[in-house]
Amino acid sequence: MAMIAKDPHIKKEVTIFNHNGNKMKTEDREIDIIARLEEPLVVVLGSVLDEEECEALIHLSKDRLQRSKIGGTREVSDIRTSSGAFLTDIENDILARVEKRVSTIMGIPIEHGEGLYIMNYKPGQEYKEHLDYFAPTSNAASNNRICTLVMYLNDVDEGGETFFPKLNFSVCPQKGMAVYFEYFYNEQMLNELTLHGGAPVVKGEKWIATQWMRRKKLN
Ligand SMILES: O=C(O)CCC(=O)C(=O)O
Ligand SMILES: [Fe+2]
Repeated sequence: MAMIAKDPHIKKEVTIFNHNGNKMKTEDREIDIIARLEEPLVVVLGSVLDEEECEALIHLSKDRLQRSKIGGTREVSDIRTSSGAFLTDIENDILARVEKRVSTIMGIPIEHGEGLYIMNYKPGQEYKEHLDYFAPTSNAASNNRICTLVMYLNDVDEGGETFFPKLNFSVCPQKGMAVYFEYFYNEQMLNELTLHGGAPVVKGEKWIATQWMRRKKLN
């Protein structure tokens, strides 16, 4: 497994994600590390979910979907026009397996997670650029989010990229792949560079599953 060469003279901030090389092993699946940007850390992952898992997550969310809300106050807003559902309080083997894998990928116990959030975007729907962490003035900031994994559950015919405007970088949704990024740096400027959004879907639809992790356990 190739390691990233570290120059001791370059001061690099500590990251949460602790996988190097081109593959990572989880309990039940080998995941491909396809591309990475170092600071802030943004990692593109392949082979995270198989077909059956993607379909099961979509299916589990179908009769729970509601217009997505944003922020600590959970308001409906033009910033996010998709529909979504948290897969919490569901007993399902596939969901449990996926949650375990997500926790291994992110290197954080699942108790720090808010539950998988499934989102569906129809043509024209989008999630405008935003930061995933809560503003310091928000109540939720006392146990703030520190990293995100967005998993793509289907192929989008056109549009729907996850874009990072300050990094001039975007990820095209491909079924079973994912993008991971973190914003737990001491250097606040690095956190702000994780500004991102979901570009409008042009053709087809887009399904994703997002896991946001908090600094401490929830509840
Ligand atoms: O739709 C996307 O690609 C991005 C989703 C996102 O930003 C989020 O779930 O926090
Ligand atoms: Fe986001």
